Amino acid sequence: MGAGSVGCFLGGVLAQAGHELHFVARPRVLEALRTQGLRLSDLEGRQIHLPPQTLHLHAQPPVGLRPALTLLCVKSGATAEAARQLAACLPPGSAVVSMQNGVGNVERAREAAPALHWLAGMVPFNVAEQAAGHYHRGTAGGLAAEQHAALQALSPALAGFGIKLRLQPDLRALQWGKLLINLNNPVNALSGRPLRAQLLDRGYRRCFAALQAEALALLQQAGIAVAAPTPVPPRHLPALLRLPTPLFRLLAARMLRMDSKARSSMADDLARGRKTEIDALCGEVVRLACREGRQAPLNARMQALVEAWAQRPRPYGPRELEEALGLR
Ligand SMILES: NC(=O)C1=CN([C@@H]2O[C@H](COP(=O)(O)OP(=O)(O)OC[C@H]3O[C@@H](n4cnc5c(N)ncnc54)[C@H](OP(=O)(O)O)[C@@H]3O)[C@@H](O)[C@H]2O)C=CC1
Ligand SMILES: CC(C)(CO)C(=O)C(=O)O
Repeated sequence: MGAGSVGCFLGGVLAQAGHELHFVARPRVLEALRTQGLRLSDLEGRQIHLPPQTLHLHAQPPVGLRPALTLLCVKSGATAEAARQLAACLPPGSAVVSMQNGVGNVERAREAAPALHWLAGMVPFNVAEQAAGHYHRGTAGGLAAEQHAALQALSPALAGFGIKLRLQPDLRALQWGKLLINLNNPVNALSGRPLRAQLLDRGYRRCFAALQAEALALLQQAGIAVAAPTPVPPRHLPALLRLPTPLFRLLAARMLRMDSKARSSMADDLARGRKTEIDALCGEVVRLACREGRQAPLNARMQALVEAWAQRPRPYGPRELEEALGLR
């Protein structure tokens, strides 16, 4: 549901392994899949091409299907609407797993469609659209989700394309850990640079570190557990990011193992003039601060910068972004 970068990638991997997949997508994506088919690739050199005639494509969730599992892959701002559409056609109790970033999507979806069985999921890796119908996984990492038999059944297919799936009773701590990583999404989007080039600039890393440090202090005060989706424990991330670049390059070698073209999902939204997920990322930190009787001025400022992007003629240089956040 919402086949874009993540949905086309995960759906394509599962379809290739023999699962019956139905893609619900916008006309732009449907047109590409109808004419080019679906092409997937990854940073380890794997490639798949599913010809157009093998794909089940829909502009709306099809009525009458009883899927074992639905993957919700829309951006956070589209969650409630997508959940309502699913509720109108899926039998009550159908399992739907949110493969989205942020910590509030399952709650939002459950509120909009209480009859469905909502599960949290987490995608740690980057998927970017390289060309019409071609989606590329540009970084590493394994999926995680809440336990459900229908998800367990997908493990072999995902493993066949080099993707591990970890199922656990509760994903909350990991979702917060992923949100800390996603605080780089606005930095990356405003930089106008690919992820690797942006992360290799200390000025941008200082911005990312400052947003993280602010969020970490609030999470600690609130007593919210945070689990790491990366090998580095969350509390050490800001210090690692602030290191001089040669040292960072050395110590963060695994984090930097990514294709030169990988870019954050928010970069795509800014480029296409779409609503971004900033409210589900920095906005979530601001709301946490509010609940704790505190403020999160850096995350609030970053949210304002992203929301004012349409008035901006060009990307932010590293120094300029530090200044805009009040770090200089
Ligand atoms: N891309 C990445 O590397 C990663 C993304 N994520 C998360 O995964 C989620 C999806 O991201 P991503 O795949 O990049 O997003 P995309 O924008 O590439 O894909 C989502 C697609 O869903 C479409 N859509 C929205 N509402 C509906 C609807 N009701 N019916 C049909 N289609 C709909 C969107 O169209 P429209 O644009 O018209 O709204 C868009 O084409 C986000 O929460 C993101 O943060 C997580 C990890 C990595
Ligand atoms: C994988 C990561 C952290 C960065 O690409 C992401 O989640 C995103 O782009 O939204």
